[in-house]
Amino acid sequence: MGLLAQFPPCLALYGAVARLMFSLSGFVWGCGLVDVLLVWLCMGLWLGCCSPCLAWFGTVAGPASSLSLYLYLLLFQMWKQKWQKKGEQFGGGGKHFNRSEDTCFHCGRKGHWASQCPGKVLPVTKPEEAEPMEEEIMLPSLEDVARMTNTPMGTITEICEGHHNANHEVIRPVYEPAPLPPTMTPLYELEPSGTVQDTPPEVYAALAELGYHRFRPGQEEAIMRILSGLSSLVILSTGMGKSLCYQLPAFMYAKRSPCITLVISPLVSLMDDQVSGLPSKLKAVCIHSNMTRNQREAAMEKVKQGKVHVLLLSPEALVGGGLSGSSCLPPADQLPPVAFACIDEVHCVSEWSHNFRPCYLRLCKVLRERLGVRCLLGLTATATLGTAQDVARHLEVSDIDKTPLRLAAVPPNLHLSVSMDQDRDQALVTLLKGERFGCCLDSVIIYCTRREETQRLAALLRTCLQGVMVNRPAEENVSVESDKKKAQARKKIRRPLKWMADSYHAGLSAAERRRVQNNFMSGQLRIVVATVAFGMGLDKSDVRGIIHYNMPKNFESYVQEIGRAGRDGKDAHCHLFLDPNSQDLDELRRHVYADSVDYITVKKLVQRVFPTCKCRDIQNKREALRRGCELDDDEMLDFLAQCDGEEEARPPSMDKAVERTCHRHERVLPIEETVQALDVREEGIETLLCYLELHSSHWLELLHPTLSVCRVTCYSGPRQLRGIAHSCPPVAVALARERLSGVDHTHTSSVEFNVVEVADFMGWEVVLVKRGLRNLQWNSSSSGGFRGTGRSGVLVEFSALSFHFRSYGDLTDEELEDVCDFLHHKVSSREATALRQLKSCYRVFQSVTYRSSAACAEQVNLERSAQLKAHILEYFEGRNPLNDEGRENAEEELSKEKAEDWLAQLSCDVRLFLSIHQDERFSGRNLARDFSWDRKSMLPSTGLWAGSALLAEIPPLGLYQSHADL
Ligand SMILES: Nc1ncnc2c1ncn2[C@@H]1O[C@H](COP(=O)(O)OP(=O)(O)OP(=O)(O)O)[C@@H](O)[C@H]1O
Repeated sequence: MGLLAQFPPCLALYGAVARLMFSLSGFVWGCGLVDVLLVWLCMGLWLGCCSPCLAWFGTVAGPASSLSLYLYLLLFQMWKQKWQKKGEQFGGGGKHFNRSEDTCFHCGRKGHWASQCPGKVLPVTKPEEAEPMEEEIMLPSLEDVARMTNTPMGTITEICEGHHNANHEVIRPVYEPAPLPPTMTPLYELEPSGTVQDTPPEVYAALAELGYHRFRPGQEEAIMRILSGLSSLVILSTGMGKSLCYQLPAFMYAKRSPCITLVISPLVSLMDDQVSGLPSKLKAVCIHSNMTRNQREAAMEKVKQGKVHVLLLSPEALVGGGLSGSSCLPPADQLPPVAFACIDEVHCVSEWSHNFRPCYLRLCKVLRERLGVRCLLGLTATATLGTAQDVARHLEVSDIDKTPLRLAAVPPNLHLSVSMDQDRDQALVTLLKGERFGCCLDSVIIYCTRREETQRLAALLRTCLQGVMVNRPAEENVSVESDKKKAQARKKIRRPLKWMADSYHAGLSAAERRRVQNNFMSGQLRIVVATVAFGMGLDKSDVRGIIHYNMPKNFESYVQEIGRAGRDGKDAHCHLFLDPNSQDLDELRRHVYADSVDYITVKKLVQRVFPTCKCRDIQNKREALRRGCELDDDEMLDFLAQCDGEEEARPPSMDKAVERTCHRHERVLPIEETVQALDVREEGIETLLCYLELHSSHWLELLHPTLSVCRVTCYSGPRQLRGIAHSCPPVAVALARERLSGVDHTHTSSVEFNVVEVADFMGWEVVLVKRGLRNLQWNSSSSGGFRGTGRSGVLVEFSALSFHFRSYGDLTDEELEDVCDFLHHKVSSREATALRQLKSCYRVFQSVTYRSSAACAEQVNLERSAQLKAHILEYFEGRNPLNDEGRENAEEELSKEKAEDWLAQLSCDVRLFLSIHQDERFSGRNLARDFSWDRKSMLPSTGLWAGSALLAEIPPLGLYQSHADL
């Protein structure tokens, strides 16, 4: 010690180095903190003996050093755990670490971490591994289930299999419709003769309040009918002012007493613009699927408080359908009285309509039955006389002759032309550079059938029209009286290239579509090359040209599309390119076939919609039991046989008012699964279901689409599941049904079931059952949840969006056949109508076509334009435009003969096609479709090019289901 005291500086240095070495060794090898502290203590004491300065160093720097050592060690511990966890995840390591004391944040149990918590999906535990239970909770017995579901029965076996109890009484769910709001009385009474009164002065005053001086043709009659409570159909050309027909009555009704007017419009993307475009005196809100839940609720709150006059809705938002799910409206009794409902684009209501949206079919029914609306107003610009009559039937307009119908569908300021160019691209560019379209190049819409075509053409026009000077008025209000003045007033403007032409179709993102639309509306974009997705409801008054690059599928579409030009009443030009090789016609025809459904698919759907129930058996048994008191055993057997015999001898037709024993069951069809299984689009299936509902026998009642599969998962394991089964009857019934079908849930912690089926078995409302199930997540008292969190430790998830309906389960085979025939007849007649419209359209255009567009690029031939308009009018009036039925029939016969000639050849080619694609499965319909699409590459036989155009028309092909059928 004395020797060391003679060299204090060296010792201090030695002390510091030694501490550092110890710290490092502690960090690296994890040696005990105590060792390090001990050494430091000894050194500090010893240095303290040497000098006071070193004593200070020992007392201050020493603790600081040991604190940092602590931190090192903590970091090291975390690092060690991280690597241990990684090691486990990758299949190694971890075995040296003891997990038994770790506690899970998720379920609170020991032995694992939250990320590995088995509580999320607990595996089925083997009986011997089942956790020990202090107090065993058993699954509810069948009797318990019967008691819980309030069913007076000795056994629940039958209720789980059918719809009846042990007393053989059919359990019939009682569906109470929501009470309807009071019906609004009309503003004006009808004359004793049943006609409307003369227009009173306050109507003109209201017109002035909305900013108009006088009525346009058709408006006054329509408005007075609505104010007198008469349903009406208004057919006026585009831009003629149909909207005023609902705006003014809505305003006047709301002035009299608090009420709302419902306006159903198909154009979800334009609804906000429509609301902002209404006269300022009219307070309106819209509700559609593009709004957030909060926005919808805020809008609905305004409606409930009576702060708005007009509520704009999409048909899906009202009826509930497709992926939009359920209706956005609250029950009728929570709404203010509905003055009347206006349906825009009402031609969609007709099943013969060109623009088919299944929700439209059910609109009138829902408005009447769910909202108690008595007065309906339908608005459209395009409807043939046949469609108008069909729509009038839906709207219950008895005096269609007194409603404002203006079938002169094409406005006089539109100049029409058609050409049949071999090189359409070149012709299009020439046309746009020509005098006729060149001077109106500011706002042109070009319609194509295919999305890819829109992009290709937009790119082509950007290239070919590069540098083309566009005449554009410098000021909006420039006087254009004389050519000279016009020339002076116009200014040559070279716009940036990107604004020349752009494409628009439904495949673009919503933001892209909005951008194109806004650029076009603001006049910055000159040409939009679009599919039919563009333009509906577009209120741009100065569109000067419409070009159809492909033929539209019928006159209704054509008139709608050209109606977007010249809304300001000034001259506008429309040109259509007709394909000389009629490939457009083939393509459109294929679309018609693709939308159609073959008989076998209809049958498959019918089987899914009307699965057999046991109501009839039970009815028979009950009858047998009733009479059984008086019969001995043999007589009883005879009686049952007789019942069966009677069953078989039942009258086949649905029309002969069959006494039903089944009171309809609530059922679901999962949308995605059904679409896949039947290979029919969602709209197609929904349309067929609508047909069944609208049939006079009311085979079906459509309800809001719903999520039909419920999964209940208990984080605390099987015991918790058994616990909630005791307090939640739907879970008890689901477990009981599974048990009866042989699935044991004693040791599982989750169960998945069809919630609609369970609700139907119990005779409970689906909404109530779902609400009860959802509450399980929060009901911690009954299911022993996590303390303090408010959660019960039960996860309830709903999935599988499904069509939801009530249908019979006791249809006989003959009745099912009738249903199939009815549906197939509907589908086939729609197909035939679409094909007829297509052909008629093609022939009319053909009759007025030029050989080349060069003939009409500079000036339009007014005579031909008038001729085409006259044919269109004939078509809308329900007459044959070219009066060539004889020729049409002869052509049809010829094509049938040709088809028969080709049948053998086609059959051969189909075999070849199927042998190439052996690993794929085709239905008759998609085979016909794919066959036509891929005909060039797939079919080697020469001459099939022409033949394959007929392919889809050959009836037997629609019935081929497999290779064997061929
Ligand atoms: N009586 C009137 N007097 C003056 N302008 C009117 C009158 N009625 C309507 N308008 C105007 O006519 C224009 C077109 O009206 P509206 O949008 O109602 O036409 P529409 O027939 O519904 O067209 P579309 O079928 O294309 O939707 C609007 O700018 C509107 O303000």
